[in-house]
Amino acid sequence: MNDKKPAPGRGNNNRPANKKTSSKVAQPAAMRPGLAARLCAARLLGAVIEKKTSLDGLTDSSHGHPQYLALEMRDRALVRAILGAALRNRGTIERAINKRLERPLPDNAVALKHLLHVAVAQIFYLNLPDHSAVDLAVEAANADPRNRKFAGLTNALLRRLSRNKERALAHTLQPETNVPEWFAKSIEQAYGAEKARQILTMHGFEPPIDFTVKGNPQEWAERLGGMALPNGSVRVKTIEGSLTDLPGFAEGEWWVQDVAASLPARLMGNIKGKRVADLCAAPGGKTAQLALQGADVTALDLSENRLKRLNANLERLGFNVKTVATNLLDFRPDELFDAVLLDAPCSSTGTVRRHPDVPWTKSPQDIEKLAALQAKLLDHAATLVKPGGIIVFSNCSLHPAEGEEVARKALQNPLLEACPITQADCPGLDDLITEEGFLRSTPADYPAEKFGHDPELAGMDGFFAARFKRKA
Ligand SMILES: C[S@@+](CC[C@H](N)C(=O)[O-])C[C@H]1O[C@@H](n2cnc3c(N)ncnc32)[C@H](O)[C@@H]1O
Repeated sequence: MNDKKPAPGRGNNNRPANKKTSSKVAQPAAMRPGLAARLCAARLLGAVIEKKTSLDGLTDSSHGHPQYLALEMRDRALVRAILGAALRNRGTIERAINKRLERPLPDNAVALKHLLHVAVAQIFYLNLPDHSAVDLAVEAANADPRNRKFAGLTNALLRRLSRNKERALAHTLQPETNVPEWFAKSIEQAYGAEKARQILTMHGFEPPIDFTVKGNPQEWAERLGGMALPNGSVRVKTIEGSLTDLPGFAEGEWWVQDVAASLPARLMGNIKGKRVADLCAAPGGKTAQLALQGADVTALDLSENRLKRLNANLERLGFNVKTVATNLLDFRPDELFDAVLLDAPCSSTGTVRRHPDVPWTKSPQDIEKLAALQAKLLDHAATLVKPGGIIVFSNCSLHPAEGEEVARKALQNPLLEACPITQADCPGLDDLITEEGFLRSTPADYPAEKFGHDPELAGMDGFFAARFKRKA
């Protein structure tokens, strides 16, 4: 899924762009504390923007970018925080920089632009001393032959921005500019101007952490220091330290799952003792829900590696399921299932709050291709269930091409009939049910007004779900 290639080497006036050496940054033996993290952040930002490489892949703790893996844990966390802020606020940062430049930067000063974005993200959005962001950016510019001649400009520009940051931030509240134009337009087309603005505004905030719990949500809300949501999830604004240190982790009493992601598996009806297949299962959040509901679960996924993660997750939770590593399109079981869940691969545009690289790494062509794949997978899923059995289709895209349109098309499949989602299926969340009986959530649902006007406690992932029945 993730391309782990490092950022491209871009040339400047000093070196030819096609020489490998053009991307080499001098790494002094005794590097000043914090410099390696800033150089790495600029490098990874370049990989996201120029190469459309996924941030999850670049920051993977085993297979991530070597420059990232060379950092200590604390610096890795800093890099992730810088990149989160830089990507969430890309338009704001870009405008602030451009406004204070006497003349535009040369087109080939790509590495410098990433360095400046990284520095401004710290100055505007992170709780760090501005002077260290400025000094380290100047040092980083000096460490890179492509940027050395801009070290003076870097210094002057960043100091100016640091002095005027309140003004810069007050004048740059245009959330639609923080994502590529195609992305902003597609959201506006799908949801209308007002809701699109709310969605894009929510993309500026880190989401809270939702837990699906095995036991009593109210009790777990108290133990985890959060609140129980109407559907039984538990929401915590933020946690100190590691998730693995929280009560109940070692005992397998809960797993992290956005409230919206927890809804599709609740649409399966009474599956206790029934044979149920989770057809795109890894890393297993929904598989665990199906097992918790008492089903005899088969978890299928194309990726053996991801199935390993699923197995580890389910082992911690104490659930026993069968796993099958195969392409769903080749899967023909000996016996049909009572029900199937197809949580299909998608563009993930509903998860921008936690994956702010998504608008920059995905394209309209990706959405089109994934929608075509989803339609095929759903047609195949329909053949795997007994007559009268339930098929739930879901994914975490905000784009109707991957949701509503796939579901409408599936209703033309002679094997399928609609089985509309009802209020009883989503207690407290029935405003997510559409006129067609589908379920549609966005980050603007569960609005801040419901959470003491705190946007960091509000919202949910963008998700789509539709329920069908195989015709008798
Ligand atoms: C959105 S993720 C599933 C998330 C999972 N349902 C959960 O809740 O944890 C989509 C999964 O589909 C798998 N996948 C993609 N194409 C597939 C195919 N043709 N057959 C089977 N699995 C596939 C991917 O490997 C990925 O793990």
